[in-house]
Amino acid sequence: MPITEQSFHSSSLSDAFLTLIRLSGIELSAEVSNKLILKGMDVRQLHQRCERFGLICQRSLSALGKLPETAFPCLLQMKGKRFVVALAARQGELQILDKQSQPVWIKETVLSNHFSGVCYSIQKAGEPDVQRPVTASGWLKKEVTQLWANYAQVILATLLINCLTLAVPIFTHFVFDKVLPNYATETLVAVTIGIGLVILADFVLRWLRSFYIDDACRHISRQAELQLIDSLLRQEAYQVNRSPARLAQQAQGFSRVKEALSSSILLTALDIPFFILFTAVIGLIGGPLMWVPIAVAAVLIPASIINYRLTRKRSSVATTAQTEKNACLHELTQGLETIRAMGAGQSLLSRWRVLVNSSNRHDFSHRRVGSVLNAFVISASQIVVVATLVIGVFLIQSGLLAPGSLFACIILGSRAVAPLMNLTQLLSRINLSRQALRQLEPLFANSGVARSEAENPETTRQRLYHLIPSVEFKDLSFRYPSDNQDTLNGINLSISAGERVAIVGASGSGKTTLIRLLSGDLIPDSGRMSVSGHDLAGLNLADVRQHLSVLHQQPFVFSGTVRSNLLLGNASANTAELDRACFITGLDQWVSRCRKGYEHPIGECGSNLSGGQKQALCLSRTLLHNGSLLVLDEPTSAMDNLSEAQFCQRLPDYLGEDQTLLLVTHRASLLQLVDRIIVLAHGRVVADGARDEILKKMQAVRTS
Ligand SMILES: Nc1ncnc2c1ncn2[C@@H]1O[C@H](COP(=O)(O)OP(=O)(O)OP(=O)(O)O)[C@@H](O)[C@H]1O
Repeated sequence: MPITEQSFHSSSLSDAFLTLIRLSGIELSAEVSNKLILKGMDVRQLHQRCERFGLICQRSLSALGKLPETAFPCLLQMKGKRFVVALAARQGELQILDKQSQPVWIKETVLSNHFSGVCYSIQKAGEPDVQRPVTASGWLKKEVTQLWANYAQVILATLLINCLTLAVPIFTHFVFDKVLPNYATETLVAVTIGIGLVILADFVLRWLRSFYIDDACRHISRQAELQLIDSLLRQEAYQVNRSPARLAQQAQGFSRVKEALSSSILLTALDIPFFILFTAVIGLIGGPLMWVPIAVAAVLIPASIINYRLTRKRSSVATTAQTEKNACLHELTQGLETIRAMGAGQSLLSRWRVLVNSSNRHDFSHRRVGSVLNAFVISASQIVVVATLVIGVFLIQSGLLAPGSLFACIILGSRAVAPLMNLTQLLSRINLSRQALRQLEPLFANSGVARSEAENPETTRQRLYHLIPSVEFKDLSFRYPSDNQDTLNGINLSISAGERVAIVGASGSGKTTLIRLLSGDLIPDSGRMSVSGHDLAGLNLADVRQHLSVLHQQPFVFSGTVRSNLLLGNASANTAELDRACFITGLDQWVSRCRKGYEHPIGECGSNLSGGQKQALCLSRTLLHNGSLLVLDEPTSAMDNLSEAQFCQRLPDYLGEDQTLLLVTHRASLLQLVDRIIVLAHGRVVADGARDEILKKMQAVRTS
């Protein structure tokens, strides 16, 4: 019976879940609620999404009258994917929310016909989100385990389908040996109706089976895409930049894993054990004929395993070769102008040729092994038919077998070896997926617990609603994993709120690394960093970033419009605020020349902007973010002298009195913006003091 609005009010999962969060006394910011609750979300996502945002979702199975008091408030799952918010229970009645979100008492009997027997309650997790899977295989296992109900149904359907498959050979056997000799037409009609029903049931079961598998795949695929972006966002930025080609390959890995769980491959795996069933039935009907599929299996199974072992190593080398090719292609496209300018086309071409040859060699040697076995696999099915027929003829001659039984054995024999014929393909897919999972491991490992916990706005890390822009570095050291010496070594610095400080030093002295550490993009190896008097390691990074405006050395512009790029700094900024920020950086002059003004379109990675325009746009975006701690890494390196002079003149008026400025620069002209200079050399602080004093010392060093 459909749920009628007259009897009680039910709503979609997302709406009901939002109400439940409110009723459970859990306060979430609008931003977190938007991320947590997705329109059209599925109950299977509920547990995982809650876990991710620091909530515990309890699913329980219960009759309406047996819900404990502690279960309320809860969501009652109705038939037809609708949900009712229940607040309390009393003798034979439940208190639920009506259409106007008002509590009403309703008889249990009204609900019980529609109740699916499942209810959900939520509470805030006491512990931080440390359950995030840190291995790719762990992630996959978790996803598949959550879908156990789907897979259980698929296994059950497979069992029934394989049992029903026996019906056709038995029918053949019966018609040939019993119906045909006696011309028993009535019996034929009866068994034909029976087999018709079996075929229908088989059709329905097969359809249901692919439906459940597709459903599970769709879920895993969706989760895979989310997981990919989630992991990427938690990556160290320098890792992502180091090899975009490898990253693209890792992203492809997700689709391979998805494919491995696709219907055809999974069904092949599930059908393999039924080889034993079909062979046993051949034994029952055709006696010695059962040795034919057994003999074929005895060759096919070891051959497939040997092929798997051989290709496993080769395909891993082929993948590495492919990654190198992708990396070269990426560099080629990115550095096209430089290649032309340097006249390096020929040398790049020969590098490309070497990589293509190596990739092809590995690729083809890997395929060659597989193609020999594939040819054998096709012959195997023919061998089964021919061998069964030949041996069957002798058995019929000696009166040990009826012709109908021979037909049945041929059908059963082909059916028995069919899944084994796909074994090679199955093992090769498993191989590719294993490789893909292995490639995905760094993505998961780098997005480990520390970062995930720090970035998650709902962890128990200390919240920071107000930031005093003071910074302290104590014995801070850091080394990039690929380097063999410390990039920063024992840095001790203290910067007070409202200070204007420049960090200077030769190229490679560690200035940018210090900024990356401060903005939480890198985690120090030892020592401590404090912001606003709190250890950064214990602070919620999402909060810190609200108060921190950082301009990185490499300006990055996203496709969209000038406005959309500026608003990344502050989504609620109005046009007057945009005008003000653009005036400081000089971007206003260019914007005023654009016919569409702030709506001027921007190509991928800012491909239609000059270097100076990109920098000014990024600088304006950083100013709009208006954090109390402003960190600018080479803010004017791409600007002309006039624009730089204007920027130096205008910035002081834009800065608030308590706003701290941390400037990394090589340009002497920018030093007028600061009162203090810190000099870094080889990862250490070598001078720190008032601007004029340090400038004098630097001058003295230069002249001596
Ligand atoms: N992603 C990275 N992986 C490995 N080493 C790196 C990485 N980025 C920087 N380094 C190394 O760390 C050292 C410090 O680099 P950093 O970018 O902090 O210097 P910098 O003082 O900002 O230089 P510049 O003034 O040229 O910008 C350099 O020796 C550099 O080779």
